[in-house]
Amino acid sequence: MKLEGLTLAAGNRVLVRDLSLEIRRGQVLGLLGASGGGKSLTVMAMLGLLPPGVRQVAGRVTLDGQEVDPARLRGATLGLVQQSPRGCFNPLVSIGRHFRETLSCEGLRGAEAERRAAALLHETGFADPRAILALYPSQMSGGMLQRTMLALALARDPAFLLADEPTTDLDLVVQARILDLLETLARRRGLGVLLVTHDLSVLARLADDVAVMEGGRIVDGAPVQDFFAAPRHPRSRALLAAHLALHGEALP
Ligand SMILES: Nc1ncnc2c1ncn2[C@@H]1O[C@H](COP(=O)(O)OP(=O)(O)OP(=O)(O)O)[C@@H](O)[C@H]1O
Repeated sequence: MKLEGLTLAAGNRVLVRDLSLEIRRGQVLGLLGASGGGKSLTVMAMLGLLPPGVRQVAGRVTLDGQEVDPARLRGATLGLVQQSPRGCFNPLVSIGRHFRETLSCEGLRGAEAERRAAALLHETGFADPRAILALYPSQMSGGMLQRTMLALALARDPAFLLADEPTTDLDLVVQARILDLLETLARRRGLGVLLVTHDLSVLARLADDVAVMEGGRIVDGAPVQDFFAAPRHPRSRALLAAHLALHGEALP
């Protein structure tokens, strides 16, 4: 699927300018950039979920060459995993009910919905998925909630996944587990993934291609090996230098 010529504005301030990118089935595109660069708004525009005050001035989403209404892709073609999972669940509602609501969009109800929910939770690493369905979000850790959000994102069997900083706010061990899971699921299901991150280690680990955003534009794009071996844009070089200064670790 492609996002073509996206321009977003709030008042007379342009937040995202003429942005195009392509997510290919079976490939992970890493979208890298500093805070406030417009990454999350780009993700939300792909789902037709812009926040109040932000308007789409230009741009379209196409799937296999046909223009599509982003709101119609949501869930069915395009799953979403966001950062800070705790804020993404309704605290008053059990995990089972979260699944029931999502699966009802597919016409699944009752025992059939429960079987499907349990299978999805099993796929995202829960040994006893039926026990998870009875829990409320407050009874679960951040890592458990993130794996549950991944299971919900996959509930309608989408071909593409938008993962917006999926490991932010999680401790390092849990981060590594979520990334392993994302990699396994993307491979197994042949998903096309847009992985938004400001973390170069995450990119090095999962991305096939990298796009770098700055000030609402894409300023660099390259296969991941080329990006790390010879970053072309000054912003890419600065991000790489900052990462090496902070972590001192060799990237591929
Ligand atoms: N509802 C809104 N109204 C006005 N401006 C907004 C709104 N939401 C976001 N912005 C502005 O749009 C810009 C891009 O925000 P966005 O959240 O997409 O950045 P980001 O790259 O995802 O950053 P982060 O990594 O911090 O999530 C920021 O300058 C932000 O202040």
